[in-house]
Amino acid sequence: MGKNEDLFIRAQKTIPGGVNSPVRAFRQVGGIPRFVSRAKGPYFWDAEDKRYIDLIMSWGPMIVGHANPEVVEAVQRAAATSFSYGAPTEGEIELAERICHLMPSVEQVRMVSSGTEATMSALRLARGYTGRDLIIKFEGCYHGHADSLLVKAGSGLLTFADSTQNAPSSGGVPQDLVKHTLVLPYNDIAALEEVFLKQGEQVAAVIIEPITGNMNLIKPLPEFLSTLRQLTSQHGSVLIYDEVMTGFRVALGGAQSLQGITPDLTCLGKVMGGGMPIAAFGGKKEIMSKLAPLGNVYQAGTLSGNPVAVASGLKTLEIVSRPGFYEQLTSQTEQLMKGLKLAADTSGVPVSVDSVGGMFGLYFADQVPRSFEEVTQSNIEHFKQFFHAMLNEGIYLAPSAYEAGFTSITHDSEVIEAILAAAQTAFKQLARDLK
Ligand SMILES: Cc1ncc(COP(=O)(O)O)c(C=O)c1O
Ligand SMILES: N[C@H](C=O)CCC(=O)O
Repeated sequence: MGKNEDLFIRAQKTIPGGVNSPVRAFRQVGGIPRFVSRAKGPYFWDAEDKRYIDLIMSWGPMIVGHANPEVVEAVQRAAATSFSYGAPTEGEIELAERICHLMPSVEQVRMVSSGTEATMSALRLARGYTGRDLIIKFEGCYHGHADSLLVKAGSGLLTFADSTQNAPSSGGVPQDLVKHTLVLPYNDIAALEEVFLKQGEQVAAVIIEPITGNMNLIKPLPEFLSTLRQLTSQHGSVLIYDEVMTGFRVALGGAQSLQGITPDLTCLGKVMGGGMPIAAFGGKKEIMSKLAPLGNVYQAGTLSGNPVAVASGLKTLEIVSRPGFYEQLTSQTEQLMKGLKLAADTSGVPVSVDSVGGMFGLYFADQVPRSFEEVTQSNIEHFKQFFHAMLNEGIYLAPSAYEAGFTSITHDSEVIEAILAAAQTAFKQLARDLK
């Protein structure tokens, strides 16, 4: 038995399922999760000292590479002056100013400690602002694990959920609460129009992953987004862009800067903390001023605006703001996707690919999917075999066919060549097994 397996057995005694977040448990792909001992740049090493090229990068945050020396230095400097004060700091003003500068739709921003807190608080704020209860989310989108949002949700839930229409995707979520959450298919303009026609005046908010990553990468149709913006404005509903994943990852200004859409509220996380537990929600001042202590919508946190996390976020945002960062990241990711497609085609395995900035989709399907329904038609068995063949070759993909992949600026040509060499072997093996 290897050290990873030893640790997995030991972990399961004191941690439910042996993991602190379900998707890490390899439930869709089977096998033994890798226990990480250290990481640097695009690589991590497991408990058996095997090196992997990391293609999830902590599910997005590590865009400047693991243990980036500049970020490590900033964090060490902040940590030396204590980890937390529970009182305001100048650093959090600097981070707020930087976010507002990079995302002009964000006029004011409140910091929290996780993406879940950001979306949960944004929803409460939208409900408090509009005085309405109803929210709309889209099938397969994941916005963290707040009760009202765990309906037909993506990510780890898709590795084990029984997602029947409008039933909560998680146990423990009251039906009474779920009745306030309407779920619509992603990219379905007619369904959106119909709901707004019938119930538009009751909708407090629509929350959307503006490019999804939690049912694999799916891009919205431009007409879908423009209809969404137009209907929410017309009916006085708050449009919430959940950019926890896409913010500072697909572009410096997030998905909204690529799409030309101005949301009312935006949720951020992941890259904005460079791997530390910090997130945020922000938007129109008129809405944000309903938050306590100014308004009557309560929201708080002992560790909110944590100074060590703020230092990590500030340095990460400084690095990604340097000229050429996103051009290089985008081009490296495109090079990777072209190579993967070529390797699959050469072996005769049906695969399609997509990417935006440092986020990518690899689908075991002929065509790039545009909805939850389409993505669930991809070949999960092929994905599983490919996942394990790649793992064997030292390439760590997300352990689920329904998750996007992530690169960093340290995934340079040499690293990409190594991934592609492994992929050629893995696709050939898969093609042989399929015969
Ligand atoms: C789009 C999106 N929103 C919200 C969340 C929740 O963030 P967290 O895991 O930090 O609570 C995630 C990731 O988990 C996410 O991808
Ligand atoms: N898809 C999730 C986040 O983006 C995966 C992270 C997790 O739930 O552990």
